[in-house]
Amino acid sequence: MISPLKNLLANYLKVGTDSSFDNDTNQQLFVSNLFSFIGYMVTFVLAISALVRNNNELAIWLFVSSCVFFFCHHVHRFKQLGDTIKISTRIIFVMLMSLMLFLVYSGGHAQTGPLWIYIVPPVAFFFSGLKIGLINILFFIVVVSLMLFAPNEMFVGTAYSTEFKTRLLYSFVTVTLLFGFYEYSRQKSYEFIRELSDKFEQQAMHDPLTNLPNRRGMREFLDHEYKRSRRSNSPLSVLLVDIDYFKKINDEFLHDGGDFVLEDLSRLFVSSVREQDRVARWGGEEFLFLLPETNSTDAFTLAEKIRLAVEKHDLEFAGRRISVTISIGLNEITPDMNIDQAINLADHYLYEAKKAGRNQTRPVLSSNHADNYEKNTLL
Ligand SMILES: Nc1nc2c(ncn2[C@@H]2O[C@H](COP(=O)(O)OP(=O)(O)OP(=O)(O)O)[C@@H](O)[C@H]2O)c(=O)[nH]1
Repeated sequence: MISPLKNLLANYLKVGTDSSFDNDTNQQLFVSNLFSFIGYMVTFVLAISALVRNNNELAIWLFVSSCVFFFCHHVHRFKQLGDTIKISTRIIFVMLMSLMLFLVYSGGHAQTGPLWIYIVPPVAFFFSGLKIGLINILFFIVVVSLMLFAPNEMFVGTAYSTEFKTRLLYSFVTVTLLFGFYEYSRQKSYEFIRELSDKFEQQAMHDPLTNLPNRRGMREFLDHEYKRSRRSNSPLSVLLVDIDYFKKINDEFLHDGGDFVLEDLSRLFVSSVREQDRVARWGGEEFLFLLPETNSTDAFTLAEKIRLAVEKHDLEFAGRRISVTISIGLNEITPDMNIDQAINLADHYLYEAKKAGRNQTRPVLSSNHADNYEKNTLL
């Protein structure tokens, strides 16, 4: 019995949320709905109670507030209105402040109305954050003080004792400071967790040795560029680059020497391509280049430039020169293949380059010799 009711309430509070929105937006929608839901329920009950006691003025205020809070809950259904979170939170806050000022003015039921003003600090901080929330609360304190202490009860419809008025303000300021401190700590913890999560996200997407995107990090670029190239009908190529006989380098110069080569070549690779191109560490000693707006002929020219640059590159580790060469498989991604097929094809060409003796690019393509051999049979 409890569970269906809980689900019903949870769904009701999710009005306006959408799986396509990010978590923060859905959370804000949920909390704004929760505030307006509690707001219209409480004010509706109090409106009935005021009506029963023949306090018609208070009943009207509470009933209007209830309707406004109800509107704020359902405004999210009308997405055409734009930023409904901003609309609802602002209306909720203005309505709440007005209702509180009316309660201070009228005294509510048996002069207990001002006791509700303690709702203002948490709501103000929650909706507007620490700085703006504090400014709003200070404004509220100034208005309430003027109302309470104006000569001859000019701005209130009831007579409060001086003790009540001063204690009300003291306690309100104390509650504001406590909530302000709580909000400050909450914000700091939130920022800390956010930074930590960004750091972990960055680490999960990058290879710690070379600082290049890893497979996971590259996946996002691949998907993005693949979709873009299909939309704009522009060429997109990949190069799969593998260091030749890397095991021998590791054996001869130990793991540190191998790592040094990986780091050094990563820098060379990144400096050899345009800004829009991406280089990722695809595996142990394997790198994937993603080249937007590049057809296979241009990709071949670039691959050869990089291959020759590596061949000529002066690498020195522990006072000894390390000779390095690379083999490259290249492939232009055409609309008839998906990303995985395209990379598999580049891998196949890389294997061919290795088989043909290493330190070369496959397939051999140039402006007057653009052959796509074997491609169709491999897909
Ligand atoms: N130093 C170092 N070595 C790595 C790293 N990742 C993979 N390796 C090594 O790279 C070597 C790759 O060896 P193989 O797959 O046999 O390839 P290869 O020796 O380059 O031979 P070919 O690719 O056929 O030219 C293995 O010894 C791995 O241990 C790394 O991060 N650092």
